[in-house]
Amino acid sequence: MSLMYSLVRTAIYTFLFFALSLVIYLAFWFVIRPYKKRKHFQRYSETIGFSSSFIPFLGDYKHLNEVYLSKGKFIGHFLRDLAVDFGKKKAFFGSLGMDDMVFINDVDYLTEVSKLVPHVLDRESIDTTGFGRIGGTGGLGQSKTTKYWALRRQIFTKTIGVNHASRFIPIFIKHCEKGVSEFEEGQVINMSEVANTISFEIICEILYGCDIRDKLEKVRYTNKDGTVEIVNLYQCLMKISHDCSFASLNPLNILFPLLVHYSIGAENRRNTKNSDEFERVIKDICAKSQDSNSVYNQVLATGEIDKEMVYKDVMTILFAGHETTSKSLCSALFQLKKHPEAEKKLRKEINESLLQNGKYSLKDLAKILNTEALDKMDYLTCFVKEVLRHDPPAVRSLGYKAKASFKVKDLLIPKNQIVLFNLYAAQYDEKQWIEPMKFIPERFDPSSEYFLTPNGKQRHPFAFCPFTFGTRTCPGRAIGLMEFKILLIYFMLAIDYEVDQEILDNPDVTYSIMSPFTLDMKIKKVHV
Ligand code: HEM
Repeated sequence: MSLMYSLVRTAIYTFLFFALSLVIYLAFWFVIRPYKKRKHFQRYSETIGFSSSFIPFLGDYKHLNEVYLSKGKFIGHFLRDLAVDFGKKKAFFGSLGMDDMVFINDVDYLTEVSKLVPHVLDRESIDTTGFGRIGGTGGLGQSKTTKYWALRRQIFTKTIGVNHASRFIPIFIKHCEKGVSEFEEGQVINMSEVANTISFEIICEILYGCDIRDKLEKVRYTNKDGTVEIVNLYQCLMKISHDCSFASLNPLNILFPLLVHYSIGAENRRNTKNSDEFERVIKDICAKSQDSNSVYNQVLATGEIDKEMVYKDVMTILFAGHETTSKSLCSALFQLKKHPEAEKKLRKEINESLLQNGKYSLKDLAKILNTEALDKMDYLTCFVKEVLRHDPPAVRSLGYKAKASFKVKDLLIPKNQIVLFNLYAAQYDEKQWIEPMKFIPERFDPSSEYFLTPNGKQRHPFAFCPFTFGTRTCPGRAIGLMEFKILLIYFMLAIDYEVDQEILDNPDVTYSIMSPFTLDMKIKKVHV
C-alpha cells in the first residue's frame, strides 16, 4: 500500500515538476522576455517606434493582422508604412511569438549600423532541418563571416560577377524564348508563375551547366496523406517552401522550435523527408554535371573549396537567385501598363538602341544585346532602378545578430538582438525622395528635377538600397541586374499584353517576395 502511495506521489511530483517547468519556460520566452525587451526599448521612445497592441504570446500579431494581413496586405506594407506612419522613427521594435527584432529605418542609422558588420553584427549560423536545408544551411547566406567564408564568396562572385555576367545573356534569352513559345493569343497567364519558372531554369543552367537539362531528375514528393507524387525540381522547391512556411506558423512549432529541429510530429517529419529528397536530387545533379562552364564545376575546379561546401553554396544561390529577379520582372511589366508614358519612352529607347541597319529580329537578340548596348540605355537603367525602389523584391535584409551590445547614436541595442535593415522605409523616406509613393523613373536621371531630395540636396547613398550595402551585400547584384534588364527587354519585344484595370488601380499591389498578389496578364499578340 505504502509502495503504491509513494509511486503515485512520485508520479504526481514528476508531473507537477514538468508542468511547472513548462509554465516557467512559456512565461519566460513569451511574456517576461518580450516584456523586458519592450521595456528596454521604451527608454528610447523618441528614436524607436512600437505597435500599440502588444499582447503576450502573440506580440504584435494582433496589430499586423488587423491592419495588414486581414486586409490583403502583407508584412512589406507594414515596413513601408514605418517610413510614413510612426512619426518617422529611426527604428522599430516588433515581436512575434518568441522572436523579436529591431528594424532600422533611417539612412543615417543604417550607415552607422552597416559599419558594425561583421565585427559586431553578423549572420547567425542556421542549422535546422527542413526549410533551412533547402535554403542551403551553412551556405554563403547563412554562415558567419570568416576568412573561409570570404574566400568562398570571392570565388563565387568572380564566376557570376560583373565581368562574367554577360556570358549568361544567351542563357537568359533561351529560357525566355521557351517560356513565350507556350503563350497563346487571347490567353490569360499567371505571369508570376511563368517568371518564377523561367528564372529558376536560368539559375539551374548557370549553376549546373547546359548538359544537365535532360538529366534533371523528377523528385518524389510526399503529400500530407502519405501518397507520393512525382514532380519537377521547381515544383518541389515551391511545395517545400510552402509547407515549411506553413509549419513556421504552427503554434506548437513556435512554442517548441526543437520539434522542427528534431523532426518530431507528422508534419515536421514529412517536411524533413521532402527536403532530404530534394537535397539528394541536387547532389545527384551536381555529380552528373560535366559542363566546365557551370558555376559548380568552375568553383570546384579552383580546388580551394571543399566539395560539400560548394554544394551548400550552390543551394543558397539557387534559392537566392531566382525569385528576386522574377518578382522584379513582374513589377516592371505591371508598372509599364500603369504608366503608358514610361512604356512609350522605354520602347523608343530600346528600339533606337537595338536598331541595326534599320531592323532587327528577336532571333538576333542574343547577338545584339551585350553589356555595352545595355550601358547605353539610360532610361532603362532609370526605369529598372525605380522598379527596385518602388517595389523592392526583398523588403528587408536578411537577419543580423548582435554579438555584443552596441550603441547606434543614442539607441542601445542589447547583445543577441536580431537586427534587420528596413529597405522599404529607406526607399520611401520623405526626406530623401520627392513624392516617394509615386513611380517616377526620372528620379534617377541627373538632369531631372526629381533627382535631388525635397531640400535640393544630393540623396544619401543608402536611400536606394535594394541589394543592401557593406560586407554582406547581395553578391548577385551584377548578374541580377543584367538578367532583370534582358528579361524585361525580351518580354516587351516578344508580346503585347494587358493587365486588368482593377489591378492597375489598386494602390496596394506589390510583387515583393511573400506578397499575396500575382500578375495576371492577357496576351494580345505574340511576336515570335
Ligand atoms: C534583383 C535581384 C536581386 C535583389 C534585389 C537581391 C537582393 C538581396 C538582398 C536584399 C540580400 C540581403 C543582403 C543583406 O542581408 O544585407 C541578398 C542576399 C543575397 N543574394 Fe541577392 N538579390 C538579387 C539577386 C541575386 C542573384 C541573381 C543572386 C545569385 C546569383 C543572389 C545571391 C544572393 C546571396 C548568396 C545572398 C546572401 C549574401 C550574404 O549573406 O552574404 N541575389 N540579395
